[in-house]
Amino acid sequence: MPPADALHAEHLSKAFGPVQALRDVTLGVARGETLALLGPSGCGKSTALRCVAGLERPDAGRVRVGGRDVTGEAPEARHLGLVFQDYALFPHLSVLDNVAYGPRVRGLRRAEAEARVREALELVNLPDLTGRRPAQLSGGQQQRVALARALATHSPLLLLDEPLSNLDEQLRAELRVDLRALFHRLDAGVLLVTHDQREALALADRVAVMRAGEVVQVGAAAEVFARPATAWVAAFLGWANVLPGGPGEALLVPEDAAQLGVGEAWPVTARQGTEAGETVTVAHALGPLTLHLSAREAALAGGTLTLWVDEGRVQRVPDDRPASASGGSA
Ligand SMILES: Nc1ncnc2c1ncn2[C@@H]1O[C@H](COP(=O)(O)OP(=O)(O)OP(=O)(O)O)[C@@H](O)[C@H]1O
Repeated sequence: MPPADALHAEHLSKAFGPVQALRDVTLGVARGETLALLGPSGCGKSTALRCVAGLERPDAGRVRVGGRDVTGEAPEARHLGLVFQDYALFPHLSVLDNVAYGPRVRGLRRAEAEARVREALELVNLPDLTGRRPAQLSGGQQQRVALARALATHSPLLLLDEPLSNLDEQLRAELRVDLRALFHRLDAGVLLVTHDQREALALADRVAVMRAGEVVQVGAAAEVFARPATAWVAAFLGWANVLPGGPGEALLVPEDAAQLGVGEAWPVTARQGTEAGETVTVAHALGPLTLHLSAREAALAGGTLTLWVDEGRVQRVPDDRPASASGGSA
């Protein structure tokens, strides 16, 4: 694990009445690193972020930012850069004054604050709109202003809660690329909350997968996606082939472990057209295999499909899914 000098949150727990929103959550973010908290709705991502921000008081645990223990401090005293879903820009202030807000509150003189504003707006590629009000900006531009405002704080830690969720798909795709490049230029650590697997993979160096208030897997983003620790994590990350193994176990079959046109002919049990070709299900000895085929590959599938699975690449993991999702094998 890299040195956690932007954020070190230890053993955070938080209950809302009977709901245990966080259970013993420990997270570290190094400077210059982006960590995505990824999980389904209600798993506790926002509560974890809000505990770090000071907007929620944890029942147990400690939060250190830039090496400083801020557990007992009010949100403003933590000096964090925050970006929420709705951007929360001040509608009556210009872009310049919105972005200058943090530095001004911290007592910087106007000239110094404005220098930070220019630097932050350049980082988000919006140097020329300082005189506008938020209502005179597009959604994507407002999002960039919200980011600039967070960057202008020069905080060691930026917190982003679903920052792209209010934007349309094309803009999301564009901003993902920009944000990734921006995060790489920063000296700060970034903690990002998302329920979108693609966004986590595109933006984060490391990913922490949460389920029902707990972190169930944490690691380098590509590694977590390639080697999910359990059947539930694999299914959540979008693995198409999480097959029943022995009792309490599941088999994870990477799609590219199946080689078409060699090996045995297996019965095709279902097929459905997609934009790129077809999704085909095959009754393989390992279990029902789902494969996403190009139009050319799909032409090979008739009543049967000939394929060989490299079993050396099949992963055996604990099956921690609810019984209904695992065909009763959990
Ligand atoms: N202020 C609150 N009062 C009562 N329950 C709450 C409160 N905030 C969160 N919860 C509950 O705590 C659990 C975790 O919620 P949280 O918002 O952290 O999840 P999340 O993973 O961020 O979800 P989403 O992706 O839908 O935003 C949920 O069951 C939620 O209903």
